[in-house]
Amino acid sequence: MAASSVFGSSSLCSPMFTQTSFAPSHGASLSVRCASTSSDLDPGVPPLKHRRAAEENIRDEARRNNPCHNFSAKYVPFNADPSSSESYSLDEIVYRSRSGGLLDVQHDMDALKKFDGNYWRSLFDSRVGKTNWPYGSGVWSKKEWVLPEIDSDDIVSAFEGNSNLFWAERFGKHFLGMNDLWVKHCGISHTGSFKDLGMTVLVSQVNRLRKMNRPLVGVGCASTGDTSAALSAYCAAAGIPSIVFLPANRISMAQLVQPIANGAFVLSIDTDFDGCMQLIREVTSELPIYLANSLNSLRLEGQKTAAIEILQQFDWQVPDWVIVPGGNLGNIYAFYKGFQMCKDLGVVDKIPRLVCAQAANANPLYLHFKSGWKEFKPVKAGTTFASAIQIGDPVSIDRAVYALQNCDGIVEEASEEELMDAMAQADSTGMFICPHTGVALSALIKLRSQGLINATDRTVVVSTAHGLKFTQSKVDYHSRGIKEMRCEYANPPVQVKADFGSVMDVLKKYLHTQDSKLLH
Ligand SMILES: Cc1ncc(COP(=O)(O)O)c(C=O)c1O
Ligand SMILES: N[C@@H](CCOP(=O)(O)O)C(=O)O
Repeated sequence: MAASSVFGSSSLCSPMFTQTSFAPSHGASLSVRCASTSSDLDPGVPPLKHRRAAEENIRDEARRNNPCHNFSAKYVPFNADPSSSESYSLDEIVYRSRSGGLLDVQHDMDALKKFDGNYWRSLFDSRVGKTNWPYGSGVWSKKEWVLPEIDSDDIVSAFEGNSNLFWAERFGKHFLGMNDLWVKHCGISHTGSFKDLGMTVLVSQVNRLRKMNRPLVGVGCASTGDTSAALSAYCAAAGIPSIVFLPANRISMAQLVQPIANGAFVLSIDTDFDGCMQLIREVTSELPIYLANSLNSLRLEGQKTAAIEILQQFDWQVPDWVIVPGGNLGNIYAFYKGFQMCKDLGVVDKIPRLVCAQAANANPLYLHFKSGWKEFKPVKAGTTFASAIQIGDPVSIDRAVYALQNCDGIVEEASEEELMDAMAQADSTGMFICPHTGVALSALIKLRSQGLINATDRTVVVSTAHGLKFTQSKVDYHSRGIKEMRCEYANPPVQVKADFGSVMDVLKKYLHTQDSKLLH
């Protein structure tokens, strides 16, 4: 295959391809470089990119450099029988298969496989940390594997993704005797949670559909607070109306104010998340409102890039374990899909074992796992500090079971005390995590003590939201204001009179409890 048939003619060659020459898996060398400068002729020296003209913005620049390719994707019934021919264009408005089952986005793997693992690794690496539209985003830097056919012009992005993978040195050594423990901070993000990764994809596709004059007046979701924040921000950026259904008094103040500030139409409904989810499904089947929950498989295409990013951050080495907190259960499948796609396309040679961690008060997947995957029964989710995963009837249950069964996965649960202690322990080592990440860390603590995860296993805990969204739970914990909880790691402030002597007394007492060396 010639370069021109895959990426268009060299005159259309995109800047990201000017830096590396990539080889397809089937032999003949594929060079997609634009040999336009003298430094271009030396493979060791990346060509100097000239600053774009002042009247041009990064979208205009992308339009000028738009690469052509043969990659495509479509909806198919999730886990369909291979003989099934049911499929839908991504430009159709469809959330369920004919039989009422879930859908999945299926990529043309034969087209992607024309390029080997080395090609994809080099291409993705070449895009990290740049401002090229849209590849500066951690999601869109993998565009060919996400929404290959969308025009870059239609993309709505906040350059999300590329979140830091934090070496949890002190937490690992001090609390777990582990040396290779990492926290993937997906919550250090545009709206403070991993939902940005999926929402950029979904809102971009809506943007495209609206330009195609599809009858979509707005986009709607049910939410425990993070999906709604992401939806409203991306819609506001694109000028698309957003409608959010929130369970009244069950989300944090910081989460509630996000869609309000971003101009969403906010309905606070006197029910739980599962009740809101039921309502939004009914409403979106009646009105021209596009459904943004992860029932919509487009979302997972963005979320799966966090898995690819983890591999990339480890220089394409595969960790042993990845632990993900689970609620509506789209994300655990998204992680599986990202890892599996890397394996199928020769980017890595295996996938990690996944652990899905649930709050014991909202643990339908855990109960299902413990029953040996017998019949699944939804539960009535109880109140939990991990309020964003207070979900009893997860829409992606089939996806989660599939993912866990195919990676020798495990499900663990955490009591309220366990998750709050784990959050406080992590914070005491310099993190500032959300209670859901506390659930994931509790699962890790349990699996370590059971000997399932070894001291030397390279383990990644996925932190799903920023701790600043959940400060009330931390205030309650550190003021020992939680009924029937010891709050063992609480660190309440000390009230002291405003005079030098009182301050000195308090400080000396404190220093005595610390290493006595501090006094000298
Ligand atoms: C902060 C946070 N963590 C974890 C989850 C769980 O993700 P999922 O619903 O995809 O299982 C959610 C949402 O449900 C969330 O908002
Ligand atoms: N935690 C989620 C719950 C809904 O999940 P979704 O992935 O199906 O949108 C939220 O923040 O709303």
